Amino acid sequence: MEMITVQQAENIILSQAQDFGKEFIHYDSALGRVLAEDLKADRDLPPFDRPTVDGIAISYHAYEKGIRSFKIKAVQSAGEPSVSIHSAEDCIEIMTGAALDSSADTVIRYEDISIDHGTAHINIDIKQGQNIHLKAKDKKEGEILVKAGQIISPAIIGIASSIGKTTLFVKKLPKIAIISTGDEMVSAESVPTPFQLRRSNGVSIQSVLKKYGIQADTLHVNDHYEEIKKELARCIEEYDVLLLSGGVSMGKFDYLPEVCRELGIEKRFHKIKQRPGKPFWFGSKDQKLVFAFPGNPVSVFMCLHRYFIPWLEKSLETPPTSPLFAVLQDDIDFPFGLQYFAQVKLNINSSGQLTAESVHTNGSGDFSHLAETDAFIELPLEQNHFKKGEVYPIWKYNF
Ligand SMILES: Nc1nc2c(c(=O)[nH]1)N[C@H]1C(S)=C(S)[C@@H](COP(=O)(O)OP(=O)(O)OC[C@H]3O[C@@H](n4cnc5c(N)ncnc54)[C@H](O)[C@@H]3O)O[C@H]1N2
Ligand code: MOO
Ligand SMILES: [Mg+2]
Repeated sequence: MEMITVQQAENIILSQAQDFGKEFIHYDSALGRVLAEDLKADRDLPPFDRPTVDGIAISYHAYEKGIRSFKIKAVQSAGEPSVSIHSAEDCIEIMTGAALDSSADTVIRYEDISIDHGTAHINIDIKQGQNIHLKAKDKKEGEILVKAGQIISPAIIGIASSIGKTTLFVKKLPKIAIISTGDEMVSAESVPTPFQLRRSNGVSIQSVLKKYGIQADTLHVNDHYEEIKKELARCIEEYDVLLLSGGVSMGKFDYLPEVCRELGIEKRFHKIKQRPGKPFWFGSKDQKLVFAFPGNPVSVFMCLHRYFIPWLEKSLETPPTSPLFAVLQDDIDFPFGLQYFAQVKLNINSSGQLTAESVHTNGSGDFSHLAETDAFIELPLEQNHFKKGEVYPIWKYNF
């Protein structure tokens, strides 16, 4: 099969978006999850007329009649039942957030009064209704506070708490296994020999998924045909999605495509006209999906952000977080018939535009520059020369 384009690969992958159902979870573990119900106000917001300052509450009618000195009848703190004013010459000392009684309609700050022997004197001109956050001004009981479909943010968790929603209905997440391969890759805890490396792909994929609330399992297998086959056969049964790294190119020990074929995992494509990530292999068995990323760390990062994350966001029906668009800050030449994803540092210029400064790296095996860059800028296949000032899509991993 001929190499396909980035667009064709994206279409194939996005056509496999799936609904994983819905579930209830506790709100304190809901950060990053997708809300599957509307959150509604359980009562008016605010639920009572609420002073926005500390001071005194009066009836404006008394002020209108010319009264400027008010006897302090009581002190009312937040959380206490409302205290009413019976006589026009009375006021209540009241604190921010207390429930104002309907007999008062105007609040004056401590800074604007003087208090002498239990009487408050108003020293400024005031307006009727000032310094009050009125009942139901923000939202009425039953009104929607947060619409379904949003990613649960810290603000949304706070709102859920305020309405007593300690259990939230959210979209279920796919069950994911991350399987890295490679005889030369040892664990982070080990001391590598001079010809080994500590592995990084599995844990970095796992960390990206955590942003979406996915707790993926990781495992590592050596480049051993039977070992890979045994683990893949087990994982394709137990998980919805397998994210593999390594073993998909031309090497003598690149067994993944052949193992998948033997296990009846149907190849949807192998190889895309792109750099990095050219040997990306994608397949499926029944509803289960296999994303087999090329082992080089930058290829893994690119394919994960360019293909898997959009698939996940489509499956969860949340608005895509990428691509954004940025203004290229340098000329780039790329004389190959591949779609080039250059690593860039993002910034915002003084006109408020997102800018992308290309950073020289040593190819897809150079993971050292992933921390110094923020995104891949996607440069069109049809061109070989890209000029400063041109605008292209970006797929961000930092920023
Ligand atoms: N004859 C050809 N050789 C290669 C081609 C090609 O077209 N013809 N493509 C190259 C490209 S492009 C890439 S990308 C790599 C992809 O290789 P594999 O997917 O087979 O991956 P491996 O061979 O297993 O490893 C490649 C590279 O990545 C490192 N690696 C692997 N796993 C990890 C890990 N968990 N953490 C960090 N680094 C990892 C590994 O050490 C290798 O250096 O193939 C080219 N070859
Ligand atoms: O294209 Mo390969 O993905 O690393 O360089
Ligand atoms: Mg290889």
